[in-house]
Amino acid sequence: MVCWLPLKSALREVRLISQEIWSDVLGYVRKNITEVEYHTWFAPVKNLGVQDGSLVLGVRNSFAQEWFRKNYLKLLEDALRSLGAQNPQVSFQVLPAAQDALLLPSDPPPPPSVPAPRAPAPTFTENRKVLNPKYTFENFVVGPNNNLAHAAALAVAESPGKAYNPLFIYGDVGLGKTHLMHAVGHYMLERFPGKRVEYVSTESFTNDLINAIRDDKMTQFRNRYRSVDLLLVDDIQFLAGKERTQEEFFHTFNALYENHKQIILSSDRPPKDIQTLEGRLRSRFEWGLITDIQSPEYETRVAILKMNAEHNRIDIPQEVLELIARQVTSNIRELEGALMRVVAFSSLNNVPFSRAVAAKALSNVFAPQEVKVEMMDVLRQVAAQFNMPPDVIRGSGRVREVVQARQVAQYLIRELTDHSLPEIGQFFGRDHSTVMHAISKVSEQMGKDSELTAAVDLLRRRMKGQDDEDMNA
Ligand SMILES: Nc1ncnc2c1ncn2[C@@H]1O[C@H](COP(=O)(O)OP(=O)(O)OP(=O)(O)O)[C@@H](O)[C@H]1O
Repeated sequence: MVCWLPLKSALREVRLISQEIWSDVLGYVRKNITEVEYHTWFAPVKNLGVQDGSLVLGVRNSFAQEWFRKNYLKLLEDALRSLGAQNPQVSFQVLPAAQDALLLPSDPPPPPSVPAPRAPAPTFTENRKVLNPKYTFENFVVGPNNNLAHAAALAVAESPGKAYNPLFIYGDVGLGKTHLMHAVGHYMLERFPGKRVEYVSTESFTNDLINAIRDDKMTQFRNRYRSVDLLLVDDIQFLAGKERTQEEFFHTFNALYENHKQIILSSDRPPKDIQTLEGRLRSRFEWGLITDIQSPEYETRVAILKMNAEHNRIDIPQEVLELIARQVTSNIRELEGALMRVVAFSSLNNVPFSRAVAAKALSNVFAPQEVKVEMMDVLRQVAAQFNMPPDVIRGSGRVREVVQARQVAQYLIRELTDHSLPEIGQFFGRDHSTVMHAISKVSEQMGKDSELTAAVDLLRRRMKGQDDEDMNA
């Protein structure tokens, strides 16, 4: 995954937009222009992040800058709108020459009517996938849904070829099977850098085999797969119905197994449910340990979100993570996508994180949820609006601006939550008569001070998630 790196700066916040969001923007653009246009103009563009609610794109020169402004601004805004930005803004910056050079595509795009020359078919070495650096044991949150699979993976990592061979991990999509397999690979390579680890999807294994047969390179193919210390094969259910691949995999399996080399397989179902799998392979898959991963329960989902946010240095309140975890229940990949969506939404609309903002960001994708406003939500929003830390508002400071922010917070909490005056007082370390005074003070000032009235209205709408027009105020 991803890079949202909020760079510290009190007022002018810069966030690098995640690669996934940028890919979504490009996907939208690509559907709406010709391939030639896309390669000419968009392939070299660099996503520089979000600044003050505006997506900043790096372009090659001032001509390109002008061209983008004239021809593609609206398209980019539409793309951002389709991702949830309420009032999308895009700006263009000319990149310094060195950066520009890195971005230029090496070849001009072919004209549309002339088919591009056929690239040579990839060999099996090119097909090989490397381990994802994020997929380590440290980055894996253990919960009741995956603790057996995790323990088995750890045991295998510590005693490869001895503990359980093969280790067969199954479960629905996006639940961490690949992550665990890679974690074993990382662990092994850290301890024994000389060992050979091969991660391959069943599809790549099949393609490698086809290419090897076609190019008469079966010896290399066999050497490659039979000389590894750890073989990780993803989505083994795709062996179903592929007789030649099953045959070859059977021999690969035997060669490794006999040499006490570790094999880990992942699948969306247990071996017994993989149709048209040869009996001899099925029984081999059952020789070791079969373990499953289930959907994570609420606490594990929150923990995964928290870890993700920390990993990407996103400072996001716990209650927002909790709201996301309640919305997305079954798939961790979707859970991570939802977090990125919320980050994108708040960044593009230049509004601080809150549960209302998160609910809005997710409302297009997931069933909308009633958001109950909490005291902490109000405090945070008021703090952002008045540009001071929440603790200062709750503290004992008597500076005029601080007192006003404190009174506004108490006023809005009283209006938007069910908390009693004593409860609100307690939250601020004061008694209920102070809260009563704050409420009447704000009501009175609102009649006279239009700026304050506008600020309170804006905050109220944000809290209720009715802030469409004001998100960018
Ligand atoms: N327990 C976990 N802790 C932290 N992150 C996790 C956990 N489980 C899964 N993830 C993350 O969820 C995403 C999806 O995981 P992964 O690709 O391993 O799923 P999968 O089960 O292999 O899915 P598929 O069947 O689609 O290949 C990854 O980004 C992974 O890091």
